[in-house]
Amino acid sequence: MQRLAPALRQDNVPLDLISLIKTILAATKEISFRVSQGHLGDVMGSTLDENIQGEVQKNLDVVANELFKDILLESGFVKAISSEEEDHSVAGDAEGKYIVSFDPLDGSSNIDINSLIGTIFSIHEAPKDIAAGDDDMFKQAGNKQVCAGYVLYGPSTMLVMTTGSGTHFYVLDRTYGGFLLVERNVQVPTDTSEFAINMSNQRFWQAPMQAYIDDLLAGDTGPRGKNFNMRWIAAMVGDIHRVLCRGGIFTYPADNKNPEKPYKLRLMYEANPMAFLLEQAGGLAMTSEGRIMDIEPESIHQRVEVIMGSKNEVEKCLSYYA
Ligand SMILES: O=P(O)(O)OC[C@H]1O[C@](O)(COP(=O)(O)O)[C@@H](O)[C@@H]1O
Ligand SMILES: [Mg+2]
Ligand SMILES: [Mg+2]
Repeated sequence: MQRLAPALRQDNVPLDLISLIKTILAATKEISFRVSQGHLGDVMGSTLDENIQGEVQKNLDVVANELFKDILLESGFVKAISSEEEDHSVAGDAEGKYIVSFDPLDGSSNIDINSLIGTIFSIHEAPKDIAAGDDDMFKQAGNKQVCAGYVLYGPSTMLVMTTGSGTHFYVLDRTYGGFLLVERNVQVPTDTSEFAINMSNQRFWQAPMQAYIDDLLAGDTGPRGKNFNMRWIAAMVGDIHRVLCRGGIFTYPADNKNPEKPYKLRLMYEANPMAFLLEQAGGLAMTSEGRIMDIEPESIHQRVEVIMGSKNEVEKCLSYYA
């Protein structure tokens, strides 16, 4: 099995980007170790603090964020970082060629139940004309990402990553200490009979999503003429990983549960990197109004509607909004 760096060189990834990716992965190996230690790793439970999103921070959210922040800012490759757990972007090396947005720990509610969690990251080139530490540096559309990926801390620790030449799967080999390529050019099946949505929000969705899900639930007695299965891991990394492995539609639609917060997922470090991975694997990643990666961001913690996964099913869902 091929090691990570030669696999990236084969895709003509620049050497300094390979070095940055290896830096990111060094932090994820440490997180993976701590996660595997569970209660022994001093990462269970909650802090007394809230992040800028008004969510209570778990101990592991904070530990993972500090690990990432320190290793990236000290690397010399990074002009600034932006994290779910930081109010604003944080300046790194003025000469750094890249900027990194990340969700240090996705699926926080799964930490204390020993269930699926992960880290999501997105890399852009650093604009030369904006000073490090200015959030404006991050206001770049997802279609300008040079790399996106996630590390899933599951029964095995997996890296799923794209640099624009397909989406590839890697597994952390603990005996060698690095990631090995296990599947090149993953393809999301075009059709599916599986959907992922938080059904408890059903009464808060807009009419088109209500109608679409009603038709899925009607199964072979309804207009779709076939039965659908539902899965919800409550961690986007886990749900998107399943979609990449065997297809499906994953959606976090607009809802009016809290009129000030119509969307749940964050554009810069959740929706955009997953969109890049899915599109590189032949899937679609949309809002009800257009392509996620074409959105020009207005702020670093911006939230967005998400409808992504198997191409034909995403298109079917969008037809209800037409
Ligand atoms: O099940 P819920 O509470 O609707 O939300 C689940 C969603 O929230 C998230 O966990 C948000 O991520 P964080 O854990 O990084 O805050 C997504 O990964 C997931 O899809
Ligand atoms: Mg998240
Ligand atoms: Mg998080």
